[in-house]
Amino acid sequence: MSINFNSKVRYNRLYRSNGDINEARPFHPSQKGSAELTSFESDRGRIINSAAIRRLQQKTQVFPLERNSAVRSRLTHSMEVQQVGRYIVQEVFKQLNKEKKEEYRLDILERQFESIVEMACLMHDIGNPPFGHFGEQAINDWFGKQLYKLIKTDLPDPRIDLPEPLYRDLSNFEGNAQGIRLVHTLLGLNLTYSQVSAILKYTRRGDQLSPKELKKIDPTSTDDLSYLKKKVGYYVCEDDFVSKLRCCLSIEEGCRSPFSYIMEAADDISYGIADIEDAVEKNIINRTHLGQILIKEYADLFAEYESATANEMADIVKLASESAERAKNCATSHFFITLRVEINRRLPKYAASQFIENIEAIYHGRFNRALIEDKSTQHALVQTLKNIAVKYAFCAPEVEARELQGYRIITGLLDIYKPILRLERNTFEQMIEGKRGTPLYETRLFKKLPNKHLRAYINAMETDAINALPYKYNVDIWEFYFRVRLIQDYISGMTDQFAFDEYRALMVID
Ligand SMILES: Nc1nc2c(ncn2[C@H]2C[C@H](O)[C@@H](COP(=O)(O)OP(=O)(O)OP(=O)(O)O)O2)c(=O)[nH]1
Ligand SMILES: [Mg+2]
Repeated sequence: MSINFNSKVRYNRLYRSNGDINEARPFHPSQKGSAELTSFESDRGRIINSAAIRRLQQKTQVFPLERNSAVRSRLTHSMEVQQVGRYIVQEVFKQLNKEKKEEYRLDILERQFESIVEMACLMHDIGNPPFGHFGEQAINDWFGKQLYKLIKTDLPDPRIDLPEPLYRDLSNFEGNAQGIRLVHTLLGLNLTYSQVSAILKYTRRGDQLSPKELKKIDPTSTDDLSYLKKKVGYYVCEDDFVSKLRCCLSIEEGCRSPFSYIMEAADDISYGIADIEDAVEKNIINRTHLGQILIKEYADLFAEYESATANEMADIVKLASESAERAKNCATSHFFITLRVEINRRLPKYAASQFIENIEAIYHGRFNRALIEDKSTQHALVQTLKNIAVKYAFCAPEVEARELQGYRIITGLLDIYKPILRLERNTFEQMIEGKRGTPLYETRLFKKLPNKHLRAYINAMETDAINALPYKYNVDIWEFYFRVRLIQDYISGMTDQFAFDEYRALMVID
């Protein structure tokens, strides 16, 4: 099948501007060009002006509840990813000759392509809960344990037997999947399908077993898309939207969009250095030892990276150290400037060349690895930086202590809101209607739930929406499912600081 990027860069969105549902409008070749660019400009506005982007400024990248504003938040990290993503796209267009660009129909799509990737980079962590990975773990641990107990013993009238697929979907909270839910269902940003496709990083639905789990059941099973399915990428409740997206952009089941590979590479390139730089800023890693640590880690890795060159990291460290030496009184800053310049001279170019080398599989979204994951020198560099962060930064006592606090806060908040999940369906519906006589304590808790999350619950319970879901369960089951989603939406949408304050207030600590 030939490569035609017109099928990936499309102006279609779920709703037309007049509000009609747009079922993947057929693409007419005369409609390319400036109209499309305007659509992506519109996406930029919708994304940059959204509150969810602003909330990233108070969400953990690595260091929870950080007060030092020189240390990265999810927002400042995402801006760096944006810059790298944009550079990779420019490199792709630079490395492709004119004939190839014409053959792939990329010749008139450079600005659109760049904009899609850039905005995907800015949005890529939008669904992450407070306290990063630890927050994600706390949510999953809580629902993994409590859902079963709630249904079997706590519900006043145990009519509901939560089916296994929904149980799995609800105990597989994932930042990337929540990102899809956030931009589509909760915020209704109505972005182009192309723009959303760029943040669809994993292609497994929340109820599906992972390739690893399937292998345990059947050791002979193989999956050519195993990397793309390693985590959950979207939930059962966004199935209809994702199907429309796939249909519009001709993406086969289990496959990705080409843009997502670049967003992923830009993230990997950026956080490698950034996490280490932040750890130095916080005196968790000593800068004068860092050079040696980097060289040693690279040398240890080098043995398994068959196509890597031996002294690459040593060369980079030498330049960075010389730069620090020359700078004298802002040595650390110059060390990192040079380290970043040298890394950015190598990795984005390489990511772009990998994109081009594997363009057919990437275009179809079935390329089953990250762009820089091929045992090359560049791969060894990325991995060295990540390993140093794991070995020296993430395990620092102050980081771990903060993470424990984050875990307690999320778990505590979920315990506090649990009574909402225990209510009978009609009591909960009465609360929504504002009827009198509903239980006092639960009603107070209910009033704290944000309107936009409640609206998503109400919309989800409409007959047409229930009919579009991939399973035909009775409405009581779906009602419980969406009430659990409502609580997850609320808790995961909090910033670190808001979660912390809310927990203190409700535990009467202040
Ligand atoms: N404090 C802490 N930070 C971590 C840990 N593991 C990774 N990180 C940091 C490194 C990066 O700055 C950032 C990666 O963020 P994500 O949660 O989005 O993970 P990543 O993009 O690697 O995976 P994803 O495919 O998006 O789930 O989190 C950890 O165990 N502790
Ligand atoms: Mg991520």
